[in-house]
Amino acid sequence: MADGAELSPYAVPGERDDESSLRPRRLAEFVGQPRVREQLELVLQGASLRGAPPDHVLLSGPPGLGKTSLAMIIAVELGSALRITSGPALERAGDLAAMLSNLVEGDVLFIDEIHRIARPAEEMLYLAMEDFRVDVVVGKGPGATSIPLEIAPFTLVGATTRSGALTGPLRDRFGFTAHMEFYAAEELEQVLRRSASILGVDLRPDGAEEIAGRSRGTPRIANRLLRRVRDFAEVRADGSITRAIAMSALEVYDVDALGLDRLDRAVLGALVRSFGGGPVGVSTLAVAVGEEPSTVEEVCEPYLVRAGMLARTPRGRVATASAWAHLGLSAPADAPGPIPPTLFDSDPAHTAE
Ligand SMILES: Nc1ncnc2c1ncn2[C@@H]1O[C@H](COP(=O)(O)OP(=O)(O)OP(=O)(O)O)[C@@H](O)[C@H]1O
Ligand SMILES: [Mg+2]
Repeated sequence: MADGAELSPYAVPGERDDESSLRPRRLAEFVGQPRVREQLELVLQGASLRGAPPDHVLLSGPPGLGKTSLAMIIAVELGSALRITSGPALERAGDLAAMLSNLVEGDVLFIDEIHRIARPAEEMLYLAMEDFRVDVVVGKGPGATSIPLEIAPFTLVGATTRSGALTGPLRDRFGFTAHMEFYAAEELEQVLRRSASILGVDLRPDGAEEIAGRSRGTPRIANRLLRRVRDFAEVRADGSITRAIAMSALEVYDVDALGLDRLDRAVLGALVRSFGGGPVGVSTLAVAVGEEPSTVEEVCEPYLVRAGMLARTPRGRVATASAWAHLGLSAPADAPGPIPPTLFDSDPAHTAE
């Protein structure tokens, strides 16, 4: 794995296979997100009482929190077939028309990264979602005719990390939107215990606690760190994961006690040492750590903001008092306290420079 990829919330190449064995299969196995689980249970049970497909569902939230897992669970709970595609794969409306016309009544159509769907496909989706109909255009130019085609009643499940990038008309056609939240440490411990038992790893309670605390509220990261710590435990020790083993293993991977990696610490370090805590523009900050501004903005900052160590202000980035403290330095009197992150602060597109 590339240096520094341990804490990325995005799936790294080759990780999808590891993930599929650890995916929860039923709603009851899905850890955390109690609100989403309860809401979804009602939607699914209501539909089964009426004997009709449930409303279209939008799953919204940062990467690695379980959107794809939930989409699969919805199909399993409904006893329906799951058809999978993604926004970027639906470049031509014809691709979507083919998918839609092959649906069987009650199928679940999962469109991942639905915010990246091309405009013509999106417009086709409006009609399909509302009236279970597509208009297929035959021919070109003045002779082109549009043939309305009935499609089987289905349930669309869309997933997005950027619900703000969805157009209003598309968003409005979902009957239910699930907002996924970052996981509490105890929930991540539960995820880890479950994964350890599937992998046949001896994970001790204090080991689970240590890994959970460094996982940035994200099950994908928790599972990834568990795999790294397991390697260490098996190669350098007897295979059991205790707190001490977890700490030594994660030191090798430069993952610190709060789940910051080397680049995160470099960004905070530059902000504090070279720019007196800010404010400083993100491009200047990126040059100081030798990274692309987009890397700093999309990879480091979401978590630093959420952890209350960095604030994005109209005048630039500012280190909070906890950032100074985390680096073992005393903060100047005017360093801001933690600024409550908003739900969508993990999405760089929603924050001003
Ligand atoms: N609630 C949960 N309980 C147990 N494991 C979970 C849970 N949520 C996620 N996971 C684990 O985290 C991994 C990543 O989850 P998933 O692929 O569903 O995330 P995602 O939100 O679809 O991410 P992306 O936005 O990158 O597509 C899964 O393989 C699964 O093992
Ligand atoms: Mg996914």
